Amino acid sequence: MEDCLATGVARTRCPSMTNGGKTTLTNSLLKSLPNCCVIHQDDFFKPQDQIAVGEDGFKQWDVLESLDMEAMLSTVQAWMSSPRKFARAHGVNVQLDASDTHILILEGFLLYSYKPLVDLYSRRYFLTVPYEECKWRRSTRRYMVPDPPGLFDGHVWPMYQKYKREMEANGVEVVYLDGMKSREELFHQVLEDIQNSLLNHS
Ligand SMILES: Nc1ncnc2c1ncn2[C@@H]1O[C@H](COP(=O)(O)OP(=O)(O)O)[C@@H](O)[C@H]1O
Ligand SMILES: O=C(O)c1ccc[n+]([C@@H]2O[C@H](COP(=O)([O-])O)[C@@H](O)[C@H]2O)c1
Repeated sequence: MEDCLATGVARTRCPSMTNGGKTTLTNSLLKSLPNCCVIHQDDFFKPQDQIAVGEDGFKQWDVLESLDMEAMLSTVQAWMSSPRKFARAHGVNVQLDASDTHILILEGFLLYSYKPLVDLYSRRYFLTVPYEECKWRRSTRRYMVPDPPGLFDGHVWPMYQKYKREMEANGVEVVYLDGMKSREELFHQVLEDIQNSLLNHS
């Protein structure tokens, strides 16, 4: 990662628990950072018929095996091999000024449990909100596959806790962000942090 930053290329991640506010934050950052691309982990869910059903009767969406992480890694590698080409192919307006900074944001709810990606990043963020807030926000969402009754308490929340415990046990260092802060406050906090990180490595 350090070598990439030294050439003005940065990667960062905006993960969190479900409904922590990562998509909202990512969308704001995308508008403000130069040559910035995003890869959403949600785009790598396997088809429904490949999702295992647990002993609890729920489809196990919130486990790493429900995601095609190899495909996600290949997409990240495509960006790494040519950020400029990747940006153009994804409709990002590449600025042809003196700065050769390119930024990739990975956005997802289970990013720190997949080893091949863990060490690739210059900044790792983790948005958290309390249980009640998370459950309430989730109840207002419509996913491609709607949540069956009881999924949040029976599967989503326990898996979130399990993966977070594992991440901490594995010593993955993250910057925790309080998802209860306003959208604006979070945006400014992270924007400043990324800009400082770019300056420190330029
Ligand atoms: N800082 C915030 N404060 C209050 N509500 C928020 C905040 N950020 C996002 N939300 C709301 O929470 C819900 C989930 O946000 P979203 O960004 O989609 O979360 P995620 O991508 O982490 O699942 C949306 O209704 C969104 O408008
Ligand atoms: O996007 C999908 O196809 C999809 C299908 C089934 C479930 N999901 C849910 O998407 C959640 C992660 O997305 P997010 O935006 O809430 O972080 C995760 O908790 C899953 O339960 C998502």
